[in-house]
Amino acid sequence: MSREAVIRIEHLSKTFSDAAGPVLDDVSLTIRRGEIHGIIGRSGAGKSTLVRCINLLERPSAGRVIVSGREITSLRGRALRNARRDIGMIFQHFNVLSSHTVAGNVALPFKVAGLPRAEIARRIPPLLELVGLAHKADAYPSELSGGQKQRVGIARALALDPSVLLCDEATSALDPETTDQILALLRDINRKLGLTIVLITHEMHVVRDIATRVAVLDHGRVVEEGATFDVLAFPKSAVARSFLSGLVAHELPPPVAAQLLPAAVPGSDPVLRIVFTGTAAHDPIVADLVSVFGIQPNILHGRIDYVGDRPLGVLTLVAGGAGEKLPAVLSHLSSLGLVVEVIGHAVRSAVARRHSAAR
Ligand SMILES: Nc1ncnc2c1ncn2[C@@H]1O[C@H](COP(=O)(O)OP(=O)(O)OP(=O)(O)O)[C@@H](O)[C@H]1O
Repeated sequence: MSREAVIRIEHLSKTFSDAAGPVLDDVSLTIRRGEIHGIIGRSGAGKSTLVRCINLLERPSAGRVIVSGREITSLRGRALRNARRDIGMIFQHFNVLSSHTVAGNVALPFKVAGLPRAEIARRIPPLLELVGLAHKADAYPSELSGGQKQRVGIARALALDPSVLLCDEATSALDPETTDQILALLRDINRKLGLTIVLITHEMHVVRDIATRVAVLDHGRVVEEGATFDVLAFPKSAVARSFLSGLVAHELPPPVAAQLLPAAVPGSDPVLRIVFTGTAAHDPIVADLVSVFGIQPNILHGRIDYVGDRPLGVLTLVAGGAGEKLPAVLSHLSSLGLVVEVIGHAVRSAVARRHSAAR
């Protein structure tokens, strides 16, 4: 049974008065309870605008946003402010107040909500504990590292116990090690509190490392959406494939791609792209090609990575000497659970030809 929707975005569009066309164009997306949902896209794709439309920091031009069953696009004034308490948000540049201590920053949402002073004092320590800042309660932001400032941002965003945490490029200003620590914290909070997290980023590895689902935004439209592993392993759109190329070897480097022929010619061999998932990533498939089929594989490009704890690899190779054995080779690879495709043909090198002739 699928989980309950926490956020439903329905036919959302946004046009700024000074922009040529829509920045968001008929976006529909459902985010379910407990998910970490990534939204990726190039700079200018509309990611920030989309996430700001979820809590109405930006008012959409058309469409509806429903959060925890409440249509927030129909709310204004106090009703909207109350609804926003259910949606925490953290930002790329942390937005912490330099004039307030760590505890003072975390106290702000409680003060706005009108909680008594004693109650605020009681609520702050567990939040600082949660984000690993118990020892910094009295420090000022100028005494904190970027990662620590973001921890303050997270504690403040979680103060009023929201159902959803929106993260707008939350790790983009951090170095790789601190990014990993903040991602680990977000994953931990997601698991401990069951908090639904929406994270927008242009950093693909962020999505690979913690998102359970991902949507790809391009020119204000969702061009692809699905489980992170499936989108990374089998991207359907050209934009997703090219956007993912730094992470998964779907696309050949241009000099290699330039050598591919669209059809077989005398002396050419088929070029196979093989996608490994799950246990097949551990099978000795290249050795099989040699020993079972007498193929001379020439690896053109490849990479094996992990999405969460599942291996994902893409390998492109020339199946040297495949000839009439090609259908048997393809069916053998498919039987191992690999997804294999002939993506072109390559002319054998003189050395390979000599080697093949000698067999
Ligand atoms: N307040 C605004 N007024 C006018 N145009 C805006 C406004 N905010 C965003 N835009 C435009 O909307 C488009 C999408 O911007 P947005 O910040 O949502 O994209 P993004 O995918 O988050 O990009 P980045 O990763 O660079 O932040 C851009 O062309 C931007 O110039």
